Amino acid sequence: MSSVKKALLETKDLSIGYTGQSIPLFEKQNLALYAGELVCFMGPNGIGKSTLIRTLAGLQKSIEGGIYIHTDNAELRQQIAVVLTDKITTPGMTVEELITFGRYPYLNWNVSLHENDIRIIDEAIDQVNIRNIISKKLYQLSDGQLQMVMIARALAQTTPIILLDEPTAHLDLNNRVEIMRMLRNLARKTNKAILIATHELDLALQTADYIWLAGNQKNIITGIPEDLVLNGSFDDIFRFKGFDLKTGKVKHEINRARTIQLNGNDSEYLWTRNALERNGFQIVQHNGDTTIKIEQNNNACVWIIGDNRYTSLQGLLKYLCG
Ligand SMILES: Nc1ncnc2c1ncn2[C@@H]1O[C@H](COP(=O)(O)OP(=O)(O)OP(=O)(O)O)[C@@H](O)[C@H]1O
Repeated sequence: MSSVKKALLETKDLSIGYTGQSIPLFEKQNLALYAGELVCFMGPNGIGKSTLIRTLAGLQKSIEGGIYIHTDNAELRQQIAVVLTDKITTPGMTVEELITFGRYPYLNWNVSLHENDIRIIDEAIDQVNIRNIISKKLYQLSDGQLQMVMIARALAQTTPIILLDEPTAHLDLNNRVEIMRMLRNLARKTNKAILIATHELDLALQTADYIWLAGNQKNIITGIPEDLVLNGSFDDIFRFKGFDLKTGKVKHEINRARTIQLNGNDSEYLWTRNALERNGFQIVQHNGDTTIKIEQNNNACVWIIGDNRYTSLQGLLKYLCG
């Protein structure tokens, strides 16, 4: 049984851009963010992603059209938390203070924190795993740590909508994956609508419920990631050079005469194929000039060509490439 999705934010014929520029960045767009969904907003540099985020957050005026919020809170600042890429203006503040002030809309400055506020701040700190740095001053943090802190501050605002501009910039791979997974789970568990502007193609395709793809006609194409890959929308916009998004692989030139038939399974097969294609071999299903068999026993892997056995891909490549 399908349930009706609840749009928390909608735009009607929204055009955005900067005064003094005659042409808008996006024109007459009808978009929606739904409760419980993570949306990744993608597109080339300079196309207008940050500008749209700021406009949706109410930090910048639209050119025309409307933005409608369908939540129970009356005030915009209690409905939308936003994480931007701007420089911090209070470097002497501690992490804990910054996150605490994240709850400012709900707090009275001269009243001490309620138990509920303390619990929410604690949860936000744990969600992004930054308890070990809460006493540090902001200027003492690495870019990645600061990014995590800003996300914690947004979480502590407990708004139904969160907008983030490139939240994984500066983060290492583990933290990038962790942040995307965390935001995705958060959307699911707490029924928030979360929009992320990002250049992380791989991660977005694997975690987003929905993609907004900035098009070439001042428009935004929307859909689930797989549909946009298969219908060529990503190719149209990014014009990938040397990368085949449909297979998720870098395109290698075939520059070796002999073809290879590869018999094996699982990740060993995938990485062997990767090594061979990277070195210019063409892999064929049948009748290869050379057949390589991958054998796996007790976590060890052996590559077999005729009577020759290789215990590493490096050894195999040395034999094949000379
Ligand atoms: N304050 C401003 N005044 C005038 N034009 C601006 C201003 N800020 C950005 N722009 C212009 O608006 C366009 C969109 O910028 P924006 O930062 O929204 O792009 P973006 O898609 O987020 O890019 P990136 O992926 O590089 O972060 C750019 O051409 C930029 O030069």
